[in-house]
Amino acid sequence: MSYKEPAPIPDVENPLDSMMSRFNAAIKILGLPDEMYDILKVPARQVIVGLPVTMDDGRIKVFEGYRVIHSTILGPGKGGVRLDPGVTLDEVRALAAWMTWKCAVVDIPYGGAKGGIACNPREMSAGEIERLMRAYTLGMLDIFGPDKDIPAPDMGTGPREMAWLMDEYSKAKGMTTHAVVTGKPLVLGGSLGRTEATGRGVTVSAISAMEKLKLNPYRATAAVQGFGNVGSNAALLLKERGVSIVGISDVSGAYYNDKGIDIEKAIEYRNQNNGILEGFDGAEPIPAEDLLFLPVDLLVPAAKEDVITKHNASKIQAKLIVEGANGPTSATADDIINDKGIMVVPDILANAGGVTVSYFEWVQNRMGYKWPLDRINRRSDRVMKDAFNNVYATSEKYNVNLRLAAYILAIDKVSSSYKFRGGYG
Ligand SMILES: NC(=O)C1=CN([C@@H]2O[C@H](COP(=O)(O)OP(=O)(O)OC[C@H]3O[C@@H](n4cnc5c(N)ncnc54)[C@H](OP(=O)(O)O)[C@@H]3O)[C@@H](O)[C@H]2O)C=CC1
Ligand SMILES: O=C(O)CCC(=O)C(=O)O
Repeated sequence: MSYKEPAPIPDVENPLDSMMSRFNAAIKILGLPDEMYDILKVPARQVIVGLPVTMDDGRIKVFEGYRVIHSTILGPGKGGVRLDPGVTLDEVRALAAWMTWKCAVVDIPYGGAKGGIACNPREMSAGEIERLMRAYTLGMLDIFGPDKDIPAPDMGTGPREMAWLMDEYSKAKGMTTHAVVTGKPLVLGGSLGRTEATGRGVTVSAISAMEKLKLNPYRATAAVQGFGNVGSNAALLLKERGVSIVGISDVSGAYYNDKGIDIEKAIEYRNQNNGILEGFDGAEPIPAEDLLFLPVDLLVPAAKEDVITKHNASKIQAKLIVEGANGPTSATADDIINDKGIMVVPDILANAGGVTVSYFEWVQNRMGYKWPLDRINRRSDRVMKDAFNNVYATSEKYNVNLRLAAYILAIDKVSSSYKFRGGYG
């Protein structure tokens, strides 16, 4: 048996590099053989489709769409579809691998996948987005399927886009197929609780970590970066658990109020203001990046990748970071954060509440049955709490931080499944 040395951490901030360097470190601690490293490193499938879409002015614009299935060893591919100008194949590859590790951490029977289309949904009409989503679905017709690969919402997508995806897939297959996608509107077989699920899981993770740090939520303050699905729901639910949210932000900037922000009011304002916080008068505008450096107990990055880097990590004052976004901390910042003694609940644990309730949605679709909200919340809270405790116990066993512990737990599970299944070509 020979072992891989962890790759040196590159100087550039790139989600794929960040994912790979943590993966390498965990592989080394587990002492896995080279062939396992090689299997888990390379995605099982990577698909790129060209998507010609008629825009409202009659022009045809061609978009590029991606779907990467990192692994199906534990079950069908699972992961969101992102609409964002910054989408690249490398980003989707990293996000797909994170889904594999995430599903393993919360112990649900899925592999990992992710999709994305490089576009700016803010500059597109609803009709243009609909045509794009339908074209993407047709492009991925042979990839998607309730037993093959099940998409869901991510940045820039929500129930509306999932409904179009389900409709296009169902028409093409000649039968209504609810279980091909999760995060759908309720009337189309969506699950109660899915919209808030990721923010709820972030909250369960934050409260669990606060218990370990002996931080009383009723005396704690927090800043939340990103005020979309994950950030706004996390802010709301943390506030319900007693935490004072003093800072929030979105692409329009950051907003601070040391007395605590009225999150319901901020959500209402955003909903009536074209989805953004610009002009919100319940807090003072502050420079966007300063949100990360506020003197708070808890920081929740819930926007995008690589916002905490070696260039700014030393300025963070929070005692606890709970990663709502995927990959918000680049690997180059890990050591700085560790040295500062900040506890980090990593993305593949902290934001797994979304895929957990997606799993419940898929189960309900397959049963042809609906569960009440209290059952969904109770079960997802238990999944998140158990996952936190397992990761925490692994960190103690190996004497590593929670991020590395989550990778160790996940990679151990995926690699032992490979060993049992065997049968390589
Ligand atoms: N939705 C889900 O269930 C899950 C999402 N995630 C991850 O959570 C993160 C957020 O996803 P989600 O909430 O769904 O996406 P949304 O599109 O709903 O929201 C993204 C939010 O981030 C804001 N934002 C974007 N760039 C910046 C920036 N530079 N600074 C501050 N805010 C910014 C956006 O602002 P604006 O609206 O003004 O553009 C918006 O408020 C992503 O990393 C995603 O992968 C993880 C697990 C599940
Ligand atoms: O709900 C899902 O299936 C996946 C959500 C997602 O993309 C994520 O957890 O990053």
